[in-house]
Amino acid sequence: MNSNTELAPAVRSILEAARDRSGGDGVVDVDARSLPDALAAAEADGRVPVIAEVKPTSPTAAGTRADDPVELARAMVAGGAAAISVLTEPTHFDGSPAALTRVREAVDVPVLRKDFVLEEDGMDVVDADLLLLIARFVDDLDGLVAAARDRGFQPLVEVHDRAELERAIDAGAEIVGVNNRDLARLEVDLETFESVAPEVPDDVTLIAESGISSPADARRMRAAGADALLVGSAIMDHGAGDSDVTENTRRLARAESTETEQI
Ligand SMILES: O=C(O)c1ccccc1NCC(=O)[C@H](O)[C@H](O)COP(=O)(O)O
Repeated sequence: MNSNTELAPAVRSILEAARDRSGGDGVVDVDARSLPDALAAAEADGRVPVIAEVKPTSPTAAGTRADDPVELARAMVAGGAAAISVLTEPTHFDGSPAALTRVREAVDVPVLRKDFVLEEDGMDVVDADLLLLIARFVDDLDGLVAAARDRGFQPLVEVHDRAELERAIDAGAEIVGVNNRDLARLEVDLETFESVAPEVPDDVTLIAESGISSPADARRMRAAGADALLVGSAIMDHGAGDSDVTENTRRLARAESTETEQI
């Protein structure tokens, strides 16, 4: 793992909290819903494959949305989300494993557990279809990818640059997310995805993460090779409080539709 001193204070605090949290009691065994199948179904239906994120708040959010996670997830699926991501990190994102369990029972699309899993026992907290592993934060990426698969999870390996992508591919990652958010300064730059995507092998499912806020951004990421878009803030619209999550999802899922206003 890279030195913590290169990270934003909020991210250092997130990692300290993650180290303090205990793992699960047993070893989970998941019968996962396929993400590639869900993305293909969205494509076949003319939708941009969007993984919509239930993200109550974050260190960079404009506010907090305390809506019921199940209602949010249902609203996202109604707006055309191909899959759902649920933040389970409690201290900086107001998430919980219990919220993920409720969401997964309520929707029939794949559900990603979005958290800061640093060790194998951190996987055994809750069932999910996909599990996020952030390349920057783990030393034994190969071991964690294998451990996630052993439990039935589809590991989504997050990278931020070409060196991390190489580690992800060497570890056998089949689903890779390129995070446009720089965890050193918490700034978002969509060029990050554009610079890493050409190096990603064709047989890898490639996800553009963070900072996608408009249909134009969605088209830009798709033109650069994204098979799917992971979107939290633009859908949750934290500052607005009661903004329409279904409509926010729909405008991104319809970004490539000919009927969509080209904004
Ligand atoms: O979102 C944050 O403020 C954040 C801060 C520190 C570490 C991670 C953070 N976000 C995690 C994510 O990866 C995003 O929730 C996800 O990619 C969606 O991003 P966005 O659409 O920009 O909300």
